[in-house]
Amino acid sequence: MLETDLPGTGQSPLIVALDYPEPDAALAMARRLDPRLVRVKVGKQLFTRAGPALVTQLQSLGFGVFLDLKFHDIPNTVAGAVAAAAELGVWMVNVHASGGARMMRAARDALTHYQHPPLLVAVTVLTSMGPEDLAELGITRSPADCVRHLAQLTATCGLDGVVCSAEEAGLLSECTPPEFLRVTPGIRLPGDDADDQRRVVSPRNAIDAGASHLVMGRSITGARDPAQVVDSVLASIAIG
Ligand SMILES: O=c1ccn([C@@H]2O[C@H](COP(=O)(O)O)[C@@H](O)[C@H]2O)c(=O)[nH]1
Repeated sequence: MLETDLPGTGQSPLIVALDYPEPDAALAMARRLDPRLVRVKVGKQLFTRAGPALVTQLQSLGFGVFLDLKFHDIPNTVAGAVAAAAELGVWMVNVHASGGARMMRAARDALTHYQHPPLLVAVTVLTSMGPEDLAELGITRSPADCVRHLAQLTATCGLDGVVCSAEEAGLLSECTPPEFLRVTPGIRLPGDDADDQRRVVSPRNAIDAGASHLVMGRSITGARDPAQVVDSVLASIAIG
């Protein structure tokens, strides 16, 4: 875990995915959370419905926002999209590594002239995908091999890190710089349903494997007391 991201420093490694169909529900959940303990993630469903205004509202509540739109397009289009995200003042934004090196470099270059650019990370292999899903696409390499390859490419392109499963977080220490971020969705508490996820890991095991950030949606937002789940997750990953 990064020194600056230790729980209690105001820079928690925990990111709560606000996957809601309407902004009111997302804001109601955000108000039950403490921006000193978590950041929030706005993804495709919520952003398509509520747009930049909702991001601004979450920022007004004190939250750092991960804009999880996973841009995947030609370099010029993606560069414009990440620049728009930078102008929204988000904390983190992402692209798909499979968009290729030219696309990732264009995204990185688009952020260079911002004083406080968002962190830029690239999605490697979605945590909802297992080997059989890759095989359907004609990809015979394992998820771990694909993640390793795409993470190395991402690091070469000068991005801040990747989105991967915590199953692969450990192997990236061999092939990426030490400060390279490993943002890991597919986090489940013991006993939780995996739902549509295929590569799932518990919070403690994810941190032990080298995850820098944990993305948790349904395990927190579906709980009767989301703030209590946040507290227990942070306690479970505390150092010492
Ligand atoms: O590979 C990926 C990339 C992004 N996600 C996103 O993370 C959350 C996970 O939600 P859960 O409810 O904890 O499963 C969700 O917003 C996804 O869009 C991911 O799961 N995997």
